[in-house]
Amino acid sequence: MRPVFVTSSGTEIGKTYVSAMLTRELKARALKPLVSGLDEATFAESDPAQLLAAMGEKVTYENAGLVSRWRFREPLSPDMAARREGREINFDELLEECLAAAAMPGPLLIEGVGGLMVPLDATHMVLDWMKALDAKTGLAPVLVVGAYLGTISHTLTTLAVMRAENLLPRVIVVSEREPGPVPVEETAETIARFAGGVPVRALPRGGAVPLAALL
Ligand SMILES: Nc1ncnc2c1ncn2[C@@H]1O[C@H](COP(=O)(O)OP(=O)(O)OP(=O)(O)O)[C@@H](O)[C@H]1O
Ligand SMILES: C[C@H](N)[C@H](N)CCCCCC(=O)O
Ligand SMILES: [Mg+2]
Repeated sequence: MRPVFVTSSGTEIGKTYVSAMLTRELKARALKPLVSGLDEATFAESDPAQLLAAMGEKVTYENAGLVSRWRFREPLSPDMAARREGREINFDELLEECLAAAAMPGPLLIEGVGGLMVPLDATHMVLDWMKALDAKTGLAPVLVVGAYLGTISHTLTTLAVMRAENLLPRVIVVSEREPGPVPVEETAETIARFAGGVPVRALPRGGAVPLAALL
């Protein structure tokens, strides 16, 4: 099975929520190689914590490295967060880490960082990371978007870039972070009308939706 790569139209949208749900459904290993905004005090709510829990691993700060090899304190774009610690993300090492994980048996899920075009270093973005992995192992991209006013254009813009870069998502998941005036089902239906055949699924707040058959 191709590694699943979960990306988004932005940050704090629902990638981890969907990644944890999918990790459980696929009984997959989950990686979130790059995480920023991580500190011990709020670790329980962090991405590595949620993915450790989804894998049935002990949720401890010491175990964060099982999921996230590059961990940064500042809640910033990873290139900026790294710079604040006098570090930088080595793109080749990031690829090696993902390819080594993809070579192991069983399904693998990788969560990106922020949205599709978040910078990782001086020249690479999440998009380049996905393209490089897709060229080596093939990817099953999953695009997670929000259910807020503005999400339709954000989604279709992100989809246009993924289509142009031959990274068409297997599914677009419209994740309802909190109840609001924007109807999640109708939003998903509207996005589907303009998605050129890409399946779209509404994910209500606190809900779950099966995705394995679409990957
Ligand atoms: N469908 C949903 N139901 C309930 N809570 C949700 C849903 N989607 C997102 N959330 C919540 O919204 C918040 C942001 O979601 P999440 O952490 O998954 O975003 P993210 O895209 O992974 O962010 P980052 O870019 O920092 O990795 C979290 O508290 C998450 O639990
Ligand atoms: C800290 C946050 N939750 C993410 N981990 C990083 C999001 C980077 C977003 C960069 C940007 O698109 O402006
Ligand atoms: Mg996340």
